[in-house]
Amino acid sequence: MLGAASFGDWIGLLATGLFASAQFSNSAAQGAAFGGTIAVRLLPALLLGPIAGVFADRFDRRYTMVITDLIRFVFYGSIPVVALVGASPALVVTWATIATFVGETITLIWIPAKEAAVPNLLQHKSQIEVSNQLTLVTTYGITPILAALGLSALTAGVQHSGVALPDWAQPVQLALYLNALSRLATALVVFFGIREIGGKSAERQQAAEQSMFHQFLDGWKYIGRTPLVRGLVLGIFGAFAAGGVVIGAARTYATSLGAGEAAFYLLFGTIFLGLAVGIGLGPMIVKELSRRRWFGMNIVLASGSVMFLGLAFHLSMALVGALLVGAGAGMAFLAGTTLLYGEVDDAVRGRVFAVVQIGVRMVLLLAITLAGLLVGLGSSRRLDLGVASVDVSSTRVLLLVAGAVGIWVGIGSFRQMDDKKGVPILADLIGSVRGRPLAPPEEFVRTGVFVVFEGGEGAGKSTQVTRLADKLLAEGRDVVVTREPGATDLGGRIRGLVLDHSEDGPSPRAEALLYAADRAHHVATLVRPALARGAVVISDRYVDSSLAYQGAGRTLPVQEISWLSSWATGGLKPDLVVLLDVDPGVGLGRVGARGAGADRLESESKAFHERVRYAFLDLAAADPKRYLVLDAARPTDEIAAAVAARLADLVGEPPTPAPSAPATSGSSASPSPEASASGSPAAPSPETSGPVAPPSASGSPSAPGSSSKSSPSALEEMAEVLDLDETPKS
Ligand SMILES: Nc1ncnc2c1ncn2[C@@H]1O[C@H](COP(=O)(O)OP(=O)(O)OP(=O)(O)O)[C@@H](O)[C@H]1O
Ligand SMILES: Cc1cn([C@H]2C[C@H](O)[C@@H](COP(=O)(O)O)O2)c(=O)[nH]c1=O
Repeated sequence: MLGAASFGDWIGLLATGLFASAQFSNSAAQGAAFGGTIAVRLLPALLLGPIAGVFADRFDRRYTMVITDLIRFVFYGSIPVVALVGASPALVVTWATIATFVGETITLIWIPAKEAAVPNLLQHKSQIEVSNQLTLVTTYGITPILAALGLSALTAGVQHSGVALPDWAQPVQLALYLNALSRLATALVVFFGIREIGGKSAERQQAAEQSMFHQFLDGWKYIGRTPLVRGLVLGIFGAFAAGGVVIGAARTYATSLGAGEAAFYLLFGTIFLGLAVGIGLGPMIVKELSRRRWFGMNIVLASGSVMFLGLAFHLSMALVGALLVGAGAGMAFLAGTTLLYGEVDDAVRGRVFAVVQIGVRMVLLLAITLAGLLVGLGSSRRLDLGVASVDVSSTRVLLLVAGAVGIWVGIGSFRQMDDKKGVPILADLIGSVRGRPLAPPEEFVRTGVFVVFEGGEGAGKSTQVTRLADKLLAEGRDVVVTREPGATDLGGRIRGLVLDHSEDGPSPRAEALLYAADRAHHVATLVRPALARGAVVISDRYVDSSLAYQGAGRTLPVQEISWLSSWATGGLKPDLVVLLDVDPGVGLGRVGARGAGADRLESESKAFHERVRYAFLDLAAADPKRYLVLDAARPTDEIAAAVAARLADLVGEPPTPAPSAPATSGSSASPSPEASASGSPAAPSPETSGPVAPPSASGSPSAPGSSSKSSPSALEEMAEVLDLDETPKS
């Protein structure tokens, strides 16, 4: 029904302009009459706009809609009738102008009442977007096109048929009757068919006891003090301003492309096409992407496309730009109104929507007018730079500046409303398009430092983990040494499943899931609690191992492994990753020298380990600030010194006075849960007995669950005495 009414509105808008211009024979007067009636249709927004929303919040919305529609029916219907009773052209146009003005003023009360009522008809918030899509596509996409086509087909049909119709049955007159009748139909449907939107909540009842002026002020205060609503309102205006600038500059811009008059209509139509495509298909494409993020992204898209238009030198490029401007603006409007529907209380919804609807009209009008004026000030100027001279057209400069301002607004609203802070934007967008949105990082107070050692087999990770832990412990810090897989009791069992040669190994996807399961449990039960209490957590392997081994090694899609790990860890990232880069031949040679046999992964091909190595290096290159890449062929002491130097900044000054040895913590002994390379289960769970040490730096594996070591290092001693509750705190 709303679609039909919207069709009536659009056809009425065009017909009123045509009807007024048809009253004159002189082309200048025709143009003025056409433009004047259209402007009058937009003008009431300026006058009544500010208080229109108060009606929607103050009075019964059903009656408000019915009464305003009946008034519109009478006024719109009177326009063709006045001409039929033989009034002079001047009087007909004057009456058409007055009737249009009254009708549009009344529309400003009808729209917020309708907008505020719709969410109350929907059972779930998830239906809001679909309902908005339908409304926007029909209002701004389908019905204006149908109206224009319908009217021109009717006119052309009558002309070609040669039938002489009576005055009252002329196509424009018929269109005006249709406009009026569509309002009558809406009034009847709302009155008899949508009774649910009638009545008032207790909150609205209470608010209505204030004066209208007070209620009006309250609406503005609500927008001002609610950052999300403020950001949304400004963002929506920004998107429409970008569209308005393009429309205002389109005529001269089309000429600058040397594409003639037709290019103007083409560009104009393409913006509306983009609008319809964006609103219709956008949500399907981005799926579960956060609507708050999508809103800001779309403003940037629309504005960036305006800038692109400023640089386009061929009509085909300009059409792509125009399509994207429309799509960005449409999607921003959809996301913005959907968020507003969901976030704004019923009691103030009418006023907020009045500000949006009316503001959008005013911004559009202003942007179109200003852009038209500015481009009129100068066309193409030749700028002499001394060494060379360039052509600078004011239209293009305007588009570039407007686009840049729009991008600034878009980034501002993105930052203000971002509900997934810390989640990389592009990865989030790609993940959402593929149907796997990234989760926002789990929030927790993190006072500790998280250091991870990564690298291929035998790179010397365990050796360096031990060295670093010894150093930090000697400084009296709270240190937790851990590893993946197998740091927890559950992890120990998973380690057996993924590395044990004696069993049928898991398939690549199952392997990826097992490592992710180990990681999820490890992070939740050991890493996060330690970081929360301020410990330095040193892990032998973490997420990068999955990206390198399961991603590059097993050739599973790296994005998917990344998403899986991000989900498993709740987005927890290390502060520093030390990558010990080693030639696989050298590393595997060192492992072989330990004489413990190769586990399932160590037994993989040379090519597999080469892929793993380069994947690690790629990851480091992509985020150099968080990585320290060291040549693992260097002597152990040199590597340890480089790690310590890099760590100094991260961990800060050691606590004073430094306890002389870890044993001074006086914690109960807990056997090292050394897991053998064959993947035997790790011994005691760190959830109950403290952190787990990685394999002995000496490289001599101990029996599963055994606490004894052939050559105990400081780390092994530490593992025996560390207790989560009693370690020295930094
Ligand atoms: N910089 C180095 N130069 C030469 N040998 C080293 C160096 N660092 C460690 N090693 C030796 O290489 C072997 C493997 O070291 P380590 O266990 O620390 O490596 P890793 O990366 O933890 O191995 P894994 O991949 O099995 O976890 C050990 O015997 C160790 O003594
Ligand atoms: C965390 C993690 C590890 N791996 C592989 C890498 C190694 O081959 C073993 C772990 O053995 P280590 O002696 O303890 O280094 O597991 C993996 O493939 N994916 C991962 O996420």
